Amino acid sequence: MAADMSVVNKEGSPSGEAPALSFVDLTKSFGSARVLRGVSFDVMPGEIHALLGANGAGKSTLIKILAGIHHQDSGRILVHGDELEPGHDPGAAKDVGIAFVHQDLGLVEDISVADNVGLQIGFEKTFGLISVRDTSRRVARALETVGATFSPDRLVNSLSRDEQVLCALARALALEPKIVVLDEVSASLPAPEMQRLATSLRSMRRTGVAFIYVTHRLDELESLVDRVTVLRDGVRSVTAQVAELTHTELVRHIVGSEPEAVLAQPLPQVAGSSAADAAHFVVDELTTADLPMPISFEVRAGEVLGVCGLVGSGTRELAQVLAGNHRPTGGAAMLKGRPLTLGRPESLIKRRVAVVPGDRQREGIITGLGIRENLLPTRRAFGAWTKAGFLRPRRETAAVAEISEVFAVTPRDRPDRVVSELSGGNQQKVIFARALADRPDVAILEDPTAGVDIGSRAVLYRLMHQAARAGTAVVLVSTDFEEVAAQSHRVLVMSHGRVVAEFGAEDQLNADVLAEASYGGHVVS
Ligand SMILES: Nc1ncnc2c1ncn2[C@@H]1O[C@H](COP(=O)(O)OP(=O)(O)OP(=O)(O)O)[C@@H](O)[C@H]1O
Repeated sequence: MAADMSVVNKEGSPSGEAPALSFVDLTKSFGSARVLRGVSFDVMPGEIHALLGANGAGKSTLIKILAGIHHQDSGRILVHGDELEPGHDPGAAKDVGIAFVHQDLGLVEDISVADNVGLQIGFEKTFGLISVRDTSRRVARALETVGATFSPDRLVNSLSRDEQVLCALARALALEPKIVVLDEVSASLPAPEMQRLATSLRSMRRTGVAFIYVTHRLDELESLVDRVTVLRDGVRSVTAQVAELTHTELVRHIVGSEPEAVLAQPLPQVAGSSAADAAHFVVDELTTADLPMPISFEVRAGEVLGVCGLVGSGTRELAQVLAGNHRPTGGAAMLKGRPLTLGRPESLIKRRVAVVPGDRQREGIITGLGIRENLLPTRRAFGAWTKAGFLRPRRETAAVAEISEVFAVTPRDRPDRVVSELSGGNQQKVIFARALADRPDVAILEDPTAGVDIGSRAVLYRLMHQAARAGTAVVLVSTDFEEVAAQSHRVLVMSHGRVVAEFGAEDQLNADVLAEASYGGHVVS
């Protein structure tokens, strides 16, 4: 096991200087829940420091205290040796050179990319007047730093989630901060884009910027980060050089138990075998305004079909039309031989098509309501209605607890807990439960495990395969190439709005193969 490198021992820091940031004995409770319990660690200048931990471990709470959104109960935060006054507001964090990209991005959606960045950095002026050209140039430079290729004039609400992440990151970097906190920015970025981003982060590191990088994707750590700190149940479990921890040790620190059970499990066989199973869900020459080239494929009952590609490859647009959010301009989708009415989500629900949307905040959870209301569609599966159509409240409460248990949602025993008070990963598990608890005929899952910790992810994959075995045709559209490679029976790779490669059970699938194909090198005739 690696030595603890925190606070007392700063050897191995890239510069040997004093810490850029120190957390000293930080504590925080929400009501009776003790969320942070005496957390201390340092982040050095020029270091990329990963903050890891299971869903609900306290990572976002720590970051929100640093940002001045929450206030610690006790403990101190030092920035380049100077104490940030406890109870500081968000302006104070910005003033000492800390920039944030939170999970919810915080972009203003109905203005342009340039205006979003401009609002943050202040607009360039010529003779006292705002210079659109100079502002655009500065914004374009910031976008280039993060590897984004879209125009600064685009409205933020016209960008895909992935592009919005890049926009938010560019906005943070444009402030030329000393410390940058990235809270799960990679959750919806495909591996190749993540690598481009990693290259920019590493080059910024040389300028002495310190990064805190919150992630659940352990595969990106080795090539990106210098040290890791793991929180478990609000306590720091370890701080160490990433190179000194094996994958197994890291997982053990995160989940707090033997990791074997959560590591890769063999993929179950495709369940269905009859001709009817084979033609269960058929997409035939489908086109939309965003996907003008026809797309066709079939998914058997019992099969998990993975779909992946780079940002802008069309995977997100495909998921959107299959989820019922866009009207097709041509072609059709059929379920068990009958056409589906795409463009009308309510009609898909009636046909037992379930969706995990890619953008949890905008399309997934209903933030003002409790876990119970967010799980409403699963009432039928757990017998919360009588045959005569009356609700059985006690049965419903038990059902919510049962679903929370099965889908590893924390808390399990508080069905009316407002979902916005759940950690991000637990919100995602609620959405996953809503989609799959009722055993749909088709499940369209877009980045279904984004933000879910490695232990819970294993549970969700098992439940996904259980649903498939019971006859669900699963379309797994994901930016996590490891996930697609490990969990799919068959994979379609998209590039420039069309399917460019198909891999089956006979192919040796791994994330590198999918990344290579997603550059378009493997064209299906
Ligand atoms: N505003 C709040 N009110 C009450 N409880 C909260 C609030 N915010 C967070 N919590 C609780 O604090 C605990 C830690 O949540 P936090 O969001 O910090 O976890 P996390 O490590 O970031 O998880 P994830 O990986 O899922 O994002 C959770 O149990 C959560 O329910």
